[in-house]
Amino acid sequence: MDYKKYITVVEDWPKEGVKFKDITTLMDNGTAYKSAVDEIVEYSRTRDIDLVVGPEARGFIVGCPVSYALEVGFAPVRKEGKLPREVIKVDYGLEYGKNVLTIHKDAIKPGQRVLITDDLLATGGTIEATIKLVEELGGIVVGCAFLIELTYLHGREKLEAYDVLSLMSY
Ligand SMILES: O=P(O)(O)OC[C@H]1O[C@H](OP(=O)(O)OP(=O)(O)O)[C@H](O)[C@@H]1O
Ligand SMILES: Nc1ncnc2[nH]cnc12
Repeated sequence: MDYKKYITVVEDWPKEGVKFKDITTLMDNGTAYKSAVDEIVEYSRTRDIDLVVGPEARGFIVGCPVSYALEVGFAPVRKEGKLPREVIKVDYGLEYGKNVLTIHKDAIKPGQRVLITDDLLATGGTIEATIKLVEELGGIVVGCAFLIELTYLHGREKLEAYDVLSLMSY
């Protein structure tokens, strides 16, 4: 499917110079959203996944339906101050800012095979931070799946050691 026709590119948002890729117009379309999720599910089926992990907030939009289809759990990675129990944390940089990500200490059992999902790979800061959290808890990252990859920001260079799927490139 040509998913790009469902993405709205918003110029200069949230900051001047950023071409924001708005996925809400893909999610609005049931056929396109399902097809995109199904592609990630198919990719995942061959990888013997125990758990899906996704960063707040748009990583949930991709990861939760994938975990439901695979009948495995979903563990949220959230911005600081949102998870109620003991967490580990990591600082990271974004195309348009800085932040801290956290995960519950007991979210992953050592040796679990983890698929990480997000809507978009830009600089790779978010995915790199998420991988660090998963690996610190003993998880094995067996794949990273995105709807969109911004190749001009070179995030994939941070993922050379990992298997990566993206459905669209800009
Ligand atoms: O590769 P990077 O440069 O890290 O950028 C990609 C990340 O940026 C966006 O999240 P954002 O932090 O804006 O949060 P949101 O999902 O809560 O909107 C996007 O959903 C990815 O998680
Ligand atoms: N250009 C962009 N569009 C949408 N989400 C993003 N996250 C980081 N960069 C982004």
